[in-house]
Amino acid sequence: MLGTAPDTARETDPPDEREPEERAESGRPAILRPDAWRDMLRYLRPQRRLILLGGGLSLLGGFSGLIQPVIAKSVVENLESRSPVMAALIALTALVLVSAVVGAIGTFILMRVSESVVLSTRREVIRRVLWLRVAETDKIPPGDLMSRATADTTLMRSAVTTAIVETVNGSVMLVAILVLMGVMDWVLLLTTLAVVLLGGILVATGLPQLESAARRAQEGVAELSTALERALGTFRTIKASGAENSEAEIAERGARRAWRHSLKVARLDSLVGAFITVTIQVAFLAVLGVGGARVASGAMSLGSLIAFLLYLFYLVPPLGALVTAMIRFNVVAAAMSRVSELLRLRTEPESAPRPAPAPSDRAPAPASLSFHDVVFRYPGDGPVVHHGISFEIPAAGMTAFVGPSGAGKSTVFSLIERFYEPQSGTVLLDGRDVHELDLGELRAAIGYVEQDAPVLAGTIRDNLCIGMPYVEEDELRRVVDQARLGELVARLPHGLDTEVGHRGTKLSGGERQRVAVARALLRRPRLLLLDEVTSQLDARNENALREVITGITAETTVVVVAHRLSTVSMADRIVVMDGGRIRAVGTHEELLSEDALYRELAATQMLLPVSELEASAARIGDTLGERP
Ligand SMILES: Nc1ncnc2c1ncn2[C@@H]1O[C@H](COP(=O)(O)OP(=O)(O)OP(=O)(O)O)[C@@H](O)[C@H]1O
Repeated sequence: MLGTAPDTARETDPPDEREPEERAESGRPAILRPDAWRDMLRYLRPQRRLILLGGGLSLLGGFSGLIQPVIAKSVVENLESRSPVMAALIALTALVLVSAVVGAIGTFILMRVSESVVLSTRREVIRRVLWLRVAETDKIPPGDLMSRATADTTLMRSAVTTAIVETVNGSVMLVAILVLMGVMDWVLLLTTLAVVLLGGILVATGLPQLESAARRAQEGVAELSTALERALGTFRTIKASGAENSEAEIAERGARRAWRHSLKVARLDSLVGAFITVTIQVAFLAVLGVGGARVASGAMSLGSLIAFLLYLFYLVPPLGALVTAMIRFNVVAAAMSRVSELLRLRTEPESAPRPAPAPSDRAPAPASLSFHDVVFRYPGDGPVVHHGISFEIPAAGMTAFVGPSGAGKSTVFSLIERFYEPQSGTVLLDGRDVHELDLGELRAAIGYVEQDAPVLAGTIRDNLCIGMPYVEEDELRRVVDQARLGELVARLPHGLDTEVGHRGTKLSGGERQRVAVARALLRRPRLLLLDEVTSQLDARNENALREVITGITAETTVVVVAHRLSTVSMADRIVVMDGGRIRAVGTHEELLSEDALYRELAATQMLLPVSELEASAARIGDTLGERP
């Protein structure tokens, strides 16, 4: 029985409601924006201990390197005063080794953390994507979702190593070197600072452009994967229509867009690199000029000038790291904003895996269903699909929905399954509003075969047991027989364990439909929704499936959307829909005599029973025969 559990959907409240595009282009580089840091820290917080350890070790490696010029200075001074230098040289060698080893361990730990951040983000993304509300999947195309889950999360790898740790390490090292330089000679320090600050300001102005270029490049990658997903999803149609060129053009547009913007990133990147080199060279010349004069005047020793110049070149790595970190931070911020955008999509509450029914289980009681004044339109600015529809379907028996294409028949099923929410009105299962029912239990009570009867890659067994890992063989045999799959399974080389190919391409359309029906029957549903499941069956299999449907109407309420009269006419009641309204409800005979649209549908869609078709053929023959 269905439990009542208020559906508290997992909502992800965005920390910043503005569109990421808008955030990225608010003018300030990401490294100066609190929202970008908040996003970044959210992903990094779980790894904080390892980040501290790895960052600390890298810093230690850097600091031990910093002492080297001090020892170099004493080596020079000892050489000048002809004192022994062996001890200083040994200390220098030891320091070089220690700083290299400690630095390498720190780097490895940070890389490990980066991979962990990518893994945990991907896991979060996977859980989000699979629990997305159906309505949300209309907002971002699947290819784009895939690109965010793969390419964008890959970019986030550099969040830890370059963006965060290098910012912190670079800043600490920079300050330490500047302090040491100040201790050596504050006049030279001021000279250096003046040049470096000027360079820094110029670099910072280019960063916002870099972030927006990085984001656009990622959007280009997403465009490419969306186009490929679209083409591969309809591969045979593309081939049959000779549309390879036009589809390639669409995919290439994305690739070119990614290339164009990545080039912009590369351009800015290399400009910044060259700029740092020039800045340090200018600082070197300035320090050499001012320092040379100070050595000549006796204000400082030659050893101090050499040590100062060494420190000046020591500035290059932390400065480079800081600038690279700023650049990476901007690229990562762009990727993170795309991933966060995905994580902000609304999801359904997670439900527990469904237990598989056993052969000994008693058949569940069939469910009743009713709609009351349901008004529905799909999200977006499309027209109203259901204009206040109401109908009652008692428990057990078979009900068929018929009507012209686009009348809103399949949408009825989507509302029962709660893929979408109606704007007003109620959908009741066993007299209870479906919105008050636990979503997992609601769906467990329903067997649903959607219009295209999708079959997934894998074996027939995988397809039947989707979502139910432990199914008894007897149960499988039962549904295989019921869905008239026995002959097919016997014919296949590996029986139920035969691979069916991507989207079941190794099966015929009718076989796919029967696999989908068997999958729904395996769940022993209380309500079975079949959307045009007999459309691709030959007469023999359709008859057989009709027998199955008739056979289960005692234990399951069966609702079908159908166009074939052979299926429709055996229903206990038929609901005729037109333009989002219920036009008439009745049996086949009642509707044939009372409803003009039903009569027309039956005639124009060749839904007339064979006897009537023969009669009309005879009438047409007579008419033609009467012509002169
Ligand atoms: N995801 C969607 N977003 C926006 N509009 C949609 C969506 N799905 C269907 N529609 C529109 O809703 C209307 C009803 O669609 P529905 O699939 O329910 O019709 P139907 O009666 O089942 O048609 P058919 O017999 O051709 O399958 C159509 O006009 C369709 O274009």
